[in-house]
Amino acid sequence: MNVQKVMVVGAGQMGSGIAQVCAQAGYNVILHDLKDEFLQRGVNVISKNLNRQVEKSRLSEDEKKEILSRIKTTTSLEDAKEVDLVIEAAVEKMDVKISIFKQLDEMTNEHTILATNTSSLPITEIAAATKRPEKVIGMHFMNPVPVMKLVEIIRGLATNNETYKVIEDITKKLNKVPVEVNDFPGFVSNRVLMPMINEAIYTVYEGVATPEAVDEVMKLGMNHPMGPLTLADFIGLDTCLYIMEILHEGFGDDKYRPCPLLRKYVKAGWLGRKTGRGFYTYE
Ligand SMILES: CC(=O)CC(=O)SCCNC(=O)CCNC(=O)[C@H](O)C(C)(C)COP(=O)(O)OP(=O)(O)OC[C@H]1O[C@@H](n2cnc3c(N)ncnc32)[C@H](O)[C@@H]1OP(=O)(O)O
Ligand SMILES: NC(=O)C1=CN([C@@H]2O[C@H](COP(=O)(O)OP(=O)(O)OC[C@H]3O[C@@H](n4cnc5c(N)ncnc54)[C@H](OP(=O)(O)O)[C@@H]3O)[C@@H](O)[C@H]2O)C=CC1
Repeated sequence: MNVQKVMVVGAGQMGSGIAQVCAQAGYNVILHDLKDEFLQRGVNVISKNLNRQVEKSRLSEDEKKEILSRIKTTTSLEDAKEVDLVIEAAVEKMDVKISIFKQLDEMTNEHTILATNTSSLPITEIAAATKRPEKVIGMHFMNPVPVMKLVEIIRGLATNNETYKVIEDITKKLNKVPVEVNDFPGFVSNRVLMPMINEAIYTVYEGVATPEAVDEVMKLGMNHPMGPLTLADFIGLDTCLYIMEILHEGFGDDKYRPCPLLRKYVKAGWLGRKTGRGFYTYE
């Protein structure tokens, strides 16, 4: 199958990054979100990233304009009828994803592949909400999308080889490296990463150290590019909490219980960088 047009659902930090790399690779992109203001915010982030590349002389002004012209925005999911591939990057909640996939299944052409950028939710369950589970797949990008090389690819129980191959090829065209993993809660990336972040939050909660000290230990001691609490703020504390809840429920093992401090911050609306406050404050 020759994919030419892609819809990205959700214009948050992941959706805008995915739209950017798809447009840079030459695909025509429709970026969807619930409100125009979210779309505008997403396009602004993309413009800023491309401007940085122009400043570094990696892109010309004309190339930047051409990339931006390949991205259209919409608040109507029905525009998915025009595309060959949808990559969903809305919030990490099963009920939201099921509702989006049901609608997409009704609206899109028979050949259209429906991919999800979920961090941890079962692909098989999302696929079962559609009448085309063989064309549903996990395509898990890492944050920040324009920089990170990995895409975890996850087949649901019914995903067919053709769908896998198309997604693997597109990942390479986006200049990223595909790694196939099986459909278990958190896949590989978040099954390993998120308990470390949760444990770092416990060390703050239990008064073992300040967030700054925890981050310094992991940066200088383990050569991590960001400390775990800076990374949690970067990912979004709501997303971190949803992922821990999915691991906890999915494995039924208390070693995945989310730290009460993480719950408290999310309840307070301290979601990290995107709301200006998390373990740290941001302008
Ligand atoms: C939750 C999930 O489901 C899965 C996940 O995504 S988990 C999160 C995975 N991501 C990580 O672990 C990121 C860890 N952090 C890092 O790798 C680095 O800190 C970083 C790449 C984000 C920044 O790197 P740095 O060296 O500290 O900063 P800096 O020198 O400013 O940036 C390096 C490059 O990244 C680019 N960059 C940094 N942040 C960016 C962003 N938010 N968007 C786009 N580009 C960005 C910069 O422009 C720069 O590009 P060039 O080298 O081409 O000039
Ligand atoms: N943050 C990260 O580091 C990573 C996240 N992911 C996954 O990517 C997905 C998105 O995460 P992220 O970009 O960080 O989240 P954000 O909160 O930044 O963005 C989510 C966007 O989706 C919108 N949205 C919510 N519901 C719908 C809907 N029904 N239809 C269309 N758009 C909707 C949100 O609007 P509103 O603001 O109104 O809710 C928001 O603009 C999640 O599944 C997450 O687990 C994957 C890899 C890394």
